Amino acid sequence: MPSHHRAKNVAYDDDDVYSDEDYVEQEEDAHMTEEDKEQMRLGTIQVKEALGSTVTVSDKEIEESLWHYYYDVDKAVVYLKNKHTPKTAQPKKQKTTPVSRFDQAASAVSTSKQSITVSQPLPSIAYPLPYDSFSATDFWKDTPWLNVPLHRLGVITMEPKFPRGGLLGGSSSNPKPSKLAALAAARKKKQEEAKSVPPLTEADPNQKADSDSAVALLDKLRLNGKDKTTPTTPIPAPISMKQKPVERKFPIRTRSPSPPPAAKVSSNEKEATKQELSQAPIPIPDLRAIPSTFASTLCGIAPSPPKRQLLEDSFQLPYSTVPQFANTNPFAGPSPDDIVRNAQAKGKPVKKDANKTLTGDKLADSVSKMTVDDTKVKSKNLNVVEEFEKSNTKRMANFVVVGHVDHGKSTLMGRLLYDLKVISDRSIAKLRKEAETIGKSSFALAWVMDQTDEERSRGVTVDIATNYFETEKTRFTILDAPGHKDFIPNMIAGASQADFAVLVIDASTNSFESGLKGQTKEHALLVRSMGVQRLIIAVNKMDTIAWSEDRYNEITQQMAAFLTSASFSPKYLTFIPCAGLTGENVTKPLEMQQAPWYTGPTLLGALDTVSATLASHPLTKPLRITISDVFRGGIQNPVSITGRLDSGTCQVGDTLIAMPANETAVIKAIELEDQPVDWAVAGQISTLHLAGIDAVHLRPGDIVSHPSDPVKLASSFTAKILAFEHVLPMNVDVFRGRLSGEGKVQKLVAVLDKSTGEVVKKKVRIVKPGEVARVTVGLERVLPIEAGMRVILREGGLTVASGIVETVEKEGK
Ligand SMILES: Nc1nc2c(ncn2[C@@H]2O[C@H](COP(=O)(O)OP(=O)(O)OP(=O)(O)O)[C@@H](O)[C@H]2O)c(=O)[nH]1
Repeated sequence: MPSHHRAKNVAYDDDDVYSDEDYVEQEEDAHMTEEDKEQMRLGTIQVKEALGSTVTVSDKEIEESLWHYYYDVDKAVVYLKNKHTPKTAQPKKQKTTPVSRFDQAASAVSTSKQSITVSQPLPSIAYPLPYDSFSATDFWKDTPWLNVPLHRLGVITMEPKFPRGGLLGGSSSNPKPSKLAALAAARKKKQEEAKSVPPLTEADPNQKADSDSAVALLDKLRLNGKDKTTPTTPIPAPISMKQKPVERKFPIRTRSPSPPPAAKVSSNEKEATKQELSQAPIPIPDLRAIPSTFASTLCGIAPSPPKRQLLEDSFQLPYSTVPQFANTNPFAGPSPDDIVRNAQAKGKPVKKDANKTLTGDKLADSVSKMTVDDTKVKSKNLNVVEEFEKSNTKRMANFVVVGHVDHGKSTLMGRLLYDLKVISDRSIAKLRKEAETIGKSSFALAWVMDQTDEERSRGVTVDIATNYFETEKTRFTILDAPGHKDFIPNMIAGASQADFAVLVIDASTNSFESGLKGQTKEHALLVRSMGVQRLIIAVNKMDTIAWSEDRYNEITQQMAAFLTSASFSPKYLTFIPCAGLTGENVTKPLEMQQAPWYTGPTLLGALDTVSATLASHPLTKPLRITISDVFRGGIQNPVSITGRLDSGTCQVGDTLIAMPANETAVIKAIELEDQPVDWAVAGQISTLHLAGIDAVHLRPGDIVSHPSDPVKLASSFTAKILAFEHVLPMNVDVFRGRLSGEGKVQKLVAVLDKSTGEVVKKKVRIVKPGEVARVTVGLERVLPIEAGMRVILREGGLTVASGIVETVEKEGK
């Protein structure tokens, strides 16, 4: 298996692009666009056709499933069929875990998840009330904000703390219990049965139901808690295809800390533990919270005594309830800190020399000697440019794969990697089997790139996935971008690291047309805005139109006209017909009988040709690394970043400065394609393990440079923009790669001539779509932006303009 890493943001905070609130808001303001409505209408017709007369489903249900599956007719049909096919009678289960309607359809996936799913209102825990006529529920029942419609109730999924064991795609969430556990469970059941249950009074018949459901809920919580403490074998990181396994100086990145190693237990102890486990009743902690004073007052009940005993030396506030503190002033006397400080001041001054602070205690001394100053990493002081030239490294090229949702981007890349033997037959066979299990066999190749559970169950790429392969002359990095419009910011992040782009277009009937109205055009415009000049247009799924030359010509003509109008030069456009699923014209040339009319190169050939025309990377310019990911790794690597070197070079031991945090760090180690290296140069996407900095100072999109020539922070800038929508003085979101911030178009300076850039009109009131203009943009908070950088202006989820920064107004001016 090759090595993959996913540009997941571990340091998201309020400013990041997606938050739960965003999703809620989107749902609440779910105004469908004309395009959505049209897709919904067509989709509903197709679903009805596919379901036939055997299954009766309401339009609303069809629309709901289409909306959930992003208009994927096949997935909606499978879901609805599953839902409405009468099930053979099963023995009634005692307790079922409620799952969401969509999760039920994708049942195979849901069974692999260790989660608590709540799709119904939580049962309330009944407290005995003194008055029959009053209950908190009744009191609030006419309050409208409690009447949450069922379809608005969320699904809460608690991810396991440690990675699950088992194979890719998830092992069963209900593993067979060990004999020991089964024995213990049987014993516990017996004990519980033996216990007499106090009869419930007839006065409160609801109490039993409520408390039963509450206990069931608590049981689930307990189970989950237990799972969390079970040490799980961390999933080993995949190994890069080209790399021999090497002894690693630094552990492979993990997103969650590894569980602590199990302590060694002697066989006697094990036996004793076994007996204890089987005999001792399993303690059942009561997780219910004590009713608050407010709740107690509201329900008119006396607050129940605290369930947990106070520790002997801890006291409840206010101190007056504790006899020792009654009538005393807690702030009278010196604080514990003052006492320590005074004692230190009286004692000898602390000497900084580590050798002279040895205490004489052997263990303590050896531990203190082991302390390493992380920030002192030895630099080899290499001339990196010379080293790079000497190394005869292959040409490097990063390309981003873009296009409308479901046009086959991930499948095409999966096919490319499979045909190049980057992915083994065994891995593909395994993926096929897993995909078949959940009725998504056609997605097996896409799963080479799409690796998260969500991406696999929904069949939609969410974030950038990275992979590598090489040809005779070039080492390529693939950045597979999501096609769905909701994930445009992730796509922008991928495009900002690319040297060129592959635009994938579905040639099948109607798909090309709906893509044109959707993200085919938007992605093309965005990659151009990010400075990408060279574009390979993969006219994909040619198998679905029997390799029709007419259809291919129709698509290429329309696309060529659009792309040239979007300022792509025709000489940098390469059209390739192909079929990712079947593998035709991806790495192997077409058979003559399939498409005698096509004699051009394969997709792989085109990638090689385009990469040969790329300009060399600016190695001698000041270092600029755009962070695409921040990792908090293990003890050895508490802070690591991944990013592309836009310009310059760096080496182990270099001091860096991160902007906008303005914090310095030292490079402890560098990894390139998961191999440790001494240096990195412009154009490479590398991982830097840092010392002397906290992860809170680093965010995706931030820029790292050398302190001798740092990137400056801008409070406003003037840019030459190409307008896609009307631009007037207005609020916008400014995107620079993954970094974004709120801003405002403050001034429309002038409209410019498209080809010469000369001022055509001053005193501009509005910039029309298609016009080129000079505008000044003010930023809400400073961002690391320099002259020459590409920015994108978006407003209300729409890209309104893109441009090149001409001048910046620096912070503090
Ligand atoms: N017939 C046919 N189907 C294809 C081809 N390529 C992809 N598909 C199918 O198209 C569907 C979507 O494929 P993906 O590779 O997930 O599409 P995508 O563009 O990566 O989707 P997002 O990343 O979510 O935008 C899958 O069912 C594929 O099997 C092809 O060449 N021919």
